[in-house]
Amino acid sequence: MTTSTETPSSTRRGPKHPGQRVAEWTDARLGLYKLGKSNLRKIFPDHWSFMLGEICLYSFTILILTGVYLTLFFHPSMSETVYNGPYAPLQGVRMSEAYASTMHISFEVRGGLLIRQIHHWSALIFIAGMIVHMMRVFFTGAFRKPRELNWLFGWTLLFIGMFEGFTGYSLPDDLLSGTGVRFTEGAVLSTPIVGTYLSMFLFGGEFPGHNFVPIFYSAHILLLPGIMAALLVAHLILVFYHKHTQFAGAGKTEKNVVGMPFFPIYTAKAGGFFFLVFGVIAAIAAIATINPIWTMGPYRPDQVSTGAQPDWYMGFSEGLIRVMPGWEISAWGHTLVLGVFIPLIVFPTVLIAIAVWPFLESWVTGDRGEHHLLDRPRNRPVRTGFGVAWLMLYFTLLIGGGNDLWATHFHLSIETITWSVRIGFFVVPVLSYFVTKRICLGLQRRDRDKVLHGRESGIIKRLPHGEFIEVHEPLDQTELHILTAHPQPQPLDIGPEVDENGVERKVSAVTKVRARLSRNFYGEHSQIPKPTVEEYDEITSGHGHH
Ligand code: HEM
Ligand code: HEM
Repeated sequence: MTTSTETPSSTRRGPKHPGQRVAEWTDARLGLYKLGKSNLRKIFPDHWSFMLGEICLYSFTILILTGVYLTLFFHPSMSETVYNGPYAPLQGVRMSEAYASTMHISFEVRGGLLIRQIHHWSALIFIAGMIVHMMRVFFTGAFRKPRELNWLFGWTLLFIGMFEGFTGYSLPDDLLSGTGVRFTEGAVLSTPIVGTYLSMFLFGGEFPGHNFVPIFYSAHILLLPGIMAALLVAHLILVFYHKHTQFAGAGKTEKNVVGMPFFPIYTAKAGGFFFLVFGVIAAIAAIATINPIWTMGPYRPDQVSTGAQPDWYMGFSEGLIRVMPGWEISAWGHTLVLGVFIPLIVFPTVLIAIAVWPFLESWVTGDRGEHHLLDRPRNRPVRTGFGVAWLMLYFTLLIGGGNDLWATHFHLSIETITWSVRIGFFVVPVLSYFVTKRICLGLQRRDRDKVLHGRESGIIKRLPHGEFIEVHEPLDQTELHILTAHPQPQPLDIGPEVDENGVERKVSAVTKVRARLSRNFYGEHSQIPKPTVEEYDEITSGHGHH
């Protein structure tokens, strides 16, 4: 038997503060101190574009907060009722309970209309935030190893987010949302073989049936946000685990992170930014009407509202359908509606192209290394060109999705717009790609010039013999580093086509394509050589330097 001679710490140092006792009690059960100690001082680099992910996070939080409030008053039911609320023009009109309850939220619930509008505006900003955040990650190459999986998590969040928005704006069962749901039913029906079954599962029988609002409701408030929340947590854990990327600069390497500690500086900034985002969205929602369902009226399958537009993120798929010729093939007693089915395939394909880009890029370039320093978009012209082409395609199709509004606002015929978008679908991305690539190369040349000759100061001097020159100011060391820090990898080399005996080497077609793509990515037409140390020394040591 042993006896302890240790005195409890409370008797040694006097009684413990109640706060300390609570902290110790909690820590003994949750182990938070150790977790906090190892993570709270984590360093976060600073750049304005790193706030885009935060905008997504905060708008998602606002969506959950306002969404919960809406569930308290929204009735996800398609049972018929007669409206007798305060909005006089609709009194006595038959409508679903879903529509009536959204009218109730808008006109009778205290703060209801504001919360509805905050919910809807946050949804628009949330998805816009995700696209801009995704493009920042894309253009700077932040998706490269080890962040490819996190890129996929993010991409899935965007994909699900679009459908979360779609199920949301379908809930009020007004004429506009009904028109959108009808459109979706048509798209689902065009799927060969399983289309009819899919439509029956989705709508619980014939369209519109009595069930789609409850089905969409479960998806909207439970299933999709649940999956999104899980993905989001995984996304943020991975951001923490990998540590954040940073732009090249003084003292920044592939092996360190230069910035501010997570606690207290980053948390204080992030907390303030949350309220800023909430404030801006609340201000927009308070002054700008969104989705005024009372002007649309309840959904009736025999009516369509004029100027029907989906929310902006779905305008892209709407554009595809609107400009697609109405092709149909009939075979063995079945009709394949290509006019709808092709857009249904193109929509995810275009999105998938961006999802798989990290894998495609590392395969083409043979780059298997880890990257924590970001690229400047100009130094990767092919990637930047592709990203711009993708965005321009998106915008072109958005114009197609709003062809009726463009026609009425700019006094154009629908035919003109449809044909412009059809041609634009093929031409605009290609043109944007080449223009962007040229701009990037131009910027690379300018960087090279700045390193070798300094910055143009705008000061003109006249030399004794009469010549006018502009004084160039040399760059400081940090600027020189930023302009020259990027590696310039060489394209893949597949070796000579014939071996030393003159016999043709067997090179697979795939390897040839890969080498060609790699030349396109890193070849002489895609990067302007950085100034070498010798070039720099020669110019700055005397002659040639103004
Ligand atoms: C990423 C998340 C979300 C997005 C993008 C989103 C989007 C939308 C949109 C666009 C509407 C139509 C609003 C309108 O009437 O003008 C809506 C309605 C609704 N949302 Fe969400 N939502 C999200 C999350 C949630 C969550 C988490 C809940 C509940 C916990 C929720 C509950 C509701 C309800 C009850 C409605 C119907 C009421 C109404 O239309 O006013 N939402 N949602
Ligand atoms: C619900 C939506 C999303 C939220 C809340 C979110 C949040 C964040 C946050 C807070 C960061 C760190 C700060 C920053 O770099 O901005 C981040 C980083 C990142 N996100 Fe997202 N994100 C979302 C969607 C996406 C999407 C759509 C993609 C791409 C398809 C993506 C890919 C990434 C990647 C690769 C990083 C690491 C970047 C780096 O370390 O530089 N995220 N995300």
